[in-house]
Amino acid sequence: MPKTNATILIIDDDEDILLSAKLLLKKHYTNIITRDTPKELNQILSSESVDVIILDMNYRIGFNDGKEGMYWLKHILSVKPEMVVILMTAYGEVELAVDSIKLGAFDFILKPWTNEKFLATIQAGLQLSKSKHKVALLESAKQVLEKNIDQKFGPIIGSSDAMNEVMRVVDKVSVTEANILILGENGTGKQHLAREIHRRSSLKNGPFVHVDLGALSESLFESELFGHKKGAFTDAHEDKPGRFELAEDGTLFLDEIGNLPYNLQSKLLTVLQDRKVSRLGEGIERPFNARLLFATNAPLHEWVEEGKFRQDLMFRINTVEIEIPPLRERPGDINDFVLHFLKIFKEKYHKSHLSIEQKALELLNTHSWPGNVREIQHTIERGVIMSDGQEIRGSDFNLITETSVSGKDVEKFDNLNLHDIEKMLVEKALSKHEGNISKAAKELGLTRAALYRRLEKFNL
Ligand SMILES: Nc1ncnc2c1ncn2[C@@H]1O[C@H](COP(=O)(O)OP(=O)(O)OP(=O)(O)O)[C@@H](O)[C@H]1O
Repeated sequence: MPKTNATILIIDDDEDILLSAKLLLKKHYTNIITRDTPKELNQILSSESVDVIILDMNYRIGFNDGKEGMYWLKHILSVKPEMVVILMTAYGEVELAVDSIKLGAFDFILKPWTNEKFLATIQAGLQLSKSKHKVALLESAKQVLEKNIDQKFGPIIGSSDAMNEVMRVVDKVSVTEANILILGENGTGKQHLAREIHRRSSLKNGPFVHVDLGALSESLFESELFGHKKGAFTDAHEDKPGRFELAEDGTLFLDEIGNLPYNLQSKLLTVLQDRKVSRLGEGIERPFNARLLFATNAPLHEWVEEGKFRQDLMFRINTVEIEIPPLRERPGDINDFVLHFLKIFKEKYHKSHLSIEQKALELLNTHSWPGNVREIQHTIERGVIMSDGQEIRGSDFNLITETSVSGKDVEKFDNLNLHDIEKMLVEKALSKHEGNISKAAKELGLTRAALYRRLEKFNL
């Protein structure tokens, strides 16, 4: 049988015990270290990657009160709290051994031992050690990933009166536990603001879990939000926690809440009231502790009046409501965004020398930005990529402007409303890209999911 890759440290003042333990263990594990005193522990722990420590309780001749073992156990766990320590005790010291488990030892082995029991205890300890190691790795990988995502959503840009008012409310509510509903058109920065609220909250060190309800098919809503038990439905091959559980001690951001089907709205209401979730196919109710933020670009208040969205759920989710105005209503922010994204993309594409031609800057400042901040972001990225001189010109941005649409279309602007203009732009982008959804969505400054929703809305 191949040996298991593991380092086991045995400390006992009895040479015979050290020898027989080593002879037994070296048949099964790759690295066995023995010492007759715990005094070198610090040095070993800083130079070796030890998986399990087997520690005797007594070292001084004539002493068998186990105090030394307890002292060293506490010491090891203070230096390495995740260390798996197994204590060796003689008959009559069982009470002491039980106390050591209360202090954090993994288990104890009675001397003299039977080989089978000895190996089984070490194997179990090793398994725990490996799981702890894996959890620690996953935890640090998670922190790196979260930091990366967070960097993508940097500071909040915008100093217009409208944005200052939004931030005044954010200042007040971030530290509370209140449910917040963020309203605003596509690309106005709802998710960006939700992340900022999380960053300013007392749960900032916990996870930020984003669920885009607009991108979930109806059959997946429940299992994504609440989790499922293995076998709950055909594709449920294993137990899976839902997003509510994953957001424990953090923030759960339910984006596009308007897309939640009516029958699930009452289920969500119950979950929010009871602060407990049950996985699909499982009877157990699990309490959760997460701050809830919601967002939508839908006219949710109208939907409540029309009976499409439950009023009682609305009351639950909008303890505080924040509306981010579209960019055309805060033109003072356009320049800030242009400079912000220009800096980011100049760095990304290694074009530090680039600036924007005055005429092009005017064009950006007069554009109506139907795709809001996301549209500016994509437009500046495109401009930086396309420019090949020192200055980005207007044509590098390839903006869909009122002058770039046909004369017939322009006439329509006089008497058509926003709904129709939006529909026309979606049609135009689709025909320009011959029905390619990804390209059309990018051009419009929308996500694919947001474009699909519009296709449905406009019956295209
Ligand atoms: N105030 C802001 N400061 C800096 N960047 C912003 C701001 N608002 C939005 N952005 C950026 O614009 C892009 C779109 O923002 P976000 O995804 O938050 O919009 P959204 O309203 O949630 O969009 P959708 O409704 O399509 O889901 C993101 O890259 C975001 O970082």
